[in-house]
Amino acid sequence: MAGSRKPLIAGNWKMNLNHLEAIALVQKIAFALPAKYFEKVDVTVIPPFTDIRSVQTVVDGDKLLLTYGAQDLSEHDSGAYTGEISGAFLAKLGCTFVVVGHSERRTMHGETDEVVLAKTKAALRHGLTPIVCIGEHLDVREAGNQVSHNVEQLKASLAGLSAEEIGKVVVAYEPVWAIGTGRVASAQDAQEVCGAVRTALAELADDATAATVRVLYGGSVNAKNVGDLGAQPDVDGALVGGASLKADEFATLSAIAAGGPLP
Ligand SMILES: O=C(CO)COP(=O)(O)O
Repeated sequence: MAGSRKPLIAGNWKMNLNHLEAIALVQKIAFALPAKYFEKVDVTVIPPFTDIRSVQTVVDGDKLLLTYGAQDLSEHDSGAYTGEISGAFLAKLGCTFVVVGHSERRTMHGETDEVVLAKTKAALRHGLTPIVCIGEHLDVREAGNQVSHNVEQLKASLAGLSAEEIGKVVVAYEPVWAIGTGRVASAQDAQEVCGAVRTALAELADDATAATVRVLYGGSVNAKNVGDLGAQPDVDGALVGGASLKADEFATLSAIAAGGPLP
């Protein structure tokens, strides 16, 4: 991770934990991570929509330093879109982040780069920080095309945004073959794509903007591998799935991202 960018550890809970379980997990993570860690790392939890109000109540009531966000949002702001959630609602609930274009939504819900771009714009309209996800499937990696694939996905997902808007985005590189498989990318593999992402951000915006954008790695991140991954010059933290559901492990990997000591 390079100097000026504060690492970000984001726990994507996916469709796990009800609102009561969410309160318990947030309290445990906060207890394990005293304030000193938050000077060196931003920690956020990304629970299901139905948990967010409860998480807000705990974070506000206990004045916790961790933030929270949502796993998706609508590209629209309001109206006849049954089942959709507006960025306006998420902003009102105090969300900081919203994940956009996760591979599970791209694959299972058919989200194209155009949809991801529209959702990214919706997030920015409401003052939310989009965590824009990209990543290749195994066949692309086996063909050796991971860099061009991810750069194209990034450019299409951020097309037409101003440099100022790009400066407000977080990018998450999540190789699909590493998600939930226990098969983590090597630190060199993560750096290869995250470095190419930063070069592409400089082309879309400018060098100064690209130098400030946080680029995360995601896919089977845990307390054992987060140190190596985060030591890469263009990896600024992690989007964590399974390991974010265990308070001790999530707190430990957040503390490692902060440069220690272990909690
Ligand atoms: O998809 C992920 C986070 O968004 C990664 O999930 P795992 O950490 O469970 O592999």
